[in-house]
Amino acid sequence: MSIGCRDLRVSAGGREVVAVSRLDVPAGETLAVLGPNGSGKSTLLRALAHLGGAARSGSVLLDGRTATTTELRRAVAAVLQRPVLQRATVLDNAAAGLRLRGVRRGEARHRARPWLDALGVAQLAGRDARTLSGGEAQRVAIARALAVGPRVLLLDEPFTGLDATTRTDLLADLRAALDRQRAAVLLVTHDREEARALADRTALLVNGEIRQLGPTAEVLDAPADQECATLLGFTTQLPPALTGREVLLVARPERCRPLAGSAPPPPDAVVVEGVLRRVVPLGGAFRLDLDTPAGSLTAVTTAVLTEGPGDAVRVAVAAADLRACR
Ligand SMILES: Nc1ncnc2c1ncn2[C@@H]1O[C@H](COP(=O)(O)OP(=O)(O)OP(=O)(O)O)[C@@H](O)[C@H]1O
Repeated sequence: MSIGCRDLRVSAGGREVVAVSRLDVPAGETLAVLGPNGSGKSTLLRALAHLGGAARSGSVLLDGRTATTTELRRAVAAVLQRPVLQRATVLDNAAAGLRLRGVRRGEARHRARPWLDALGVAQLAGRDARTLSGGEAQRVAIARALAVGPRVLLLDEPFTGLDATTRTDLLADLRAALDRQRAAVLLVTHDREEARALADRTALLVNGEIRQLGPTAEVLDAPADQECATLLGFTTQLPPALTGREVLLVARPERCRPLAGSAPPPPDAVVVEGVLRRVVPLGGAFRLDLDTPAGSLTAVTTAVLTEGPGDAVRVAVAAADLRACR
């Protein structure tokens, strides 16, 4: 089953925080919604599930038809930030979604158990759920959502607060679990690597609007505008005044090379001159902050510079590492 929306607008605190004219996630696809803090990701996800009390207009679609709240309750399972587990065993919590849908207790437990296994927490089945660590609770909440065999799965930052190893393991477990279902999945995240690992397509949400949408690898590598560039880590930004080009050029700071002395730049590189403001050691690399006539510029290099703060520095960025933005 697909989920989508048309002209979905949500207001909170007296202003519009989400305005999405059109979004469609087909069955079997995972769409990541990537955006900075406060861009409206959680609000969009809740609005798609008709959750929460915010003022909402427009329509949510299931299989292309406007869906009622009752239809959404039946089709959609959501894992929200900081999931709440009941005062019960882990197995009963994993079975809770099925119980809500009218499945008998024994049957619900029977169907939930393989999902605890798939999420790597089967050994905790008999534990009181309130004694779990954050990462364990997160896994149980995901198992609870997957156990109902949802046709639409909404995940709101399911990896927040997990240590790096747990996060990597859970990403792999979730990827494998999603591959077993044909659900339409919407994953809210502010982490590019999560999007890369899980999502077929990625939407960039800035100020409540979808600025860019496409296959994940393409979107992550080709920001459409300056805010998308910042969100995607293209934080070295060269305005036309600095390069003489007609458009804003952006690059990842680690792709910018300081040029030693009078060394010639690579043939197709764009070269920018500036005054070194500071050098920050970053464990094996250095972050260089430069002042240029068109504002500040950041580069990251592993080279040890002979120049210091106040010195003139030239930075070269190869054409292949530059992206043109609106
Ligand atoms: N009940 C509310 N009252 C007032 N403002 C609200 C309310 N709910 C959300 N907002 C505002 O709406 C905007 C979007 O919030 P939302 O939680 O959707 O952002 P987000 O992209 O999920 O952020 P984060 O990455 O920090 O979780 C924020 O500016 C937030 O302060």
